[in-house]
Amino acid sequence: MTILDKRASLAGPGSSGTVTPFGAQVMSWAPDGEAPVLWMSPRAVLDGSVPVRGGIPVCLPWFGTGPGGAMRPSHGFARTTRWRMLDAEDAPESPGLASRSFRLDHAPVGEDVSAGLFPHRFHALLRVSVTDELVLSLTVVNDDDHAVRIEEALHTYFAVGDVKDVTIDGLEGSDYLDAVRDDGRRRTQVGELALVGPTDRIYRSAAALVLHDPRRRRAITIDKDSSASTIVWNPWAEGAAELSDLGPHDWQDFVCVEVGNVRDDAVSLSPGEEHTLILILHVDPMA
Ligand SMILES: O=P(O)(O)OC[C@H]1O[C@H](O)[C@H](O)[C@@H](O)[C@@H]1O
Repeated sequence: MTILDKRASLAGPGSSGTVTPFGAQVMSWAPDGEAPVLWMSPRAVLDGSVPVRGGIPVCLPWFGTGPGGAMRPSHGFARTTRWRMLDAEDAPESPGLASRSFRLDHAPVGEDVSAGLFPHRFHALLRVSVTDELVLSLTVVNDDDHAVRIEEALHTYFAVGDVKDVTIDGLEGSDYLDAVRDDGRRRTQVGELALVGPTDRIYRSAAALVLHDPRRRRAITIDKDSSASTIVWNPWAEGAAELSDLGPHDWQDFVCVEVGNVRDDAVSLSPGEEHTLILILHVDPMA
């Protein structure tokens, strides 16, 4: 059995997709008549043993190796944990389910922080809904008796005609950390972003973005709320060679544009406090 056997279909007025409780991960989505908007690696491992390379992984409660650089697994345990699918909220007469919600409960186990455990009690809710847009809403609630700092990201893999041809608008003037140069320096984005080599940047930006894909003749609007970080990633040929779930040419077919709150913009939650991050995707033909 693979995690695909458990996936749920979503059908809204104008678009459809699928989502699996494993990581509460959106696996596919496209407006009616459109080519897939989300990329899924042909070599993605779907047996639940490792994260799925594609769709929209949920990074939580840390990003990468976390603020101190020592946390494992990469991007937190939420994307390799099975979330509980909540009962459907749609009206019984609706033709198909247009939304699904998932819940993750976390209580600390043991005291061994060095082993990558997260010694804080919280729960998270992810609601995925489709109209002619795809809307993800990730709520994290601090159930502990002390303040908790959480990193989070919705790590969307966008299917593109050729990553070398796309441009990303909306980051102009924003500061970023460049993990490829790895020198801790803050740089400032000048003009739109075009990818010309391995790219791994954390931007401090709350702005909406537009991903222009001239080969597919479409523009994807990436709108967000309560997100102070945008991450852009593509490993290029050299980085892809180190990833067993990417074929040698697959890197050209996607770009990750991730919305969230990471590093200096991690979310601090007081006891009982909650925070909701929102992502909205919309596709238009390119003018
Ligand atoms: O291979 P993964 O753990 O899924 O991470 C894939 C990528 O995710 C993000 O974009 C990070 O900024 C990158 O540093 C990382 O390489």
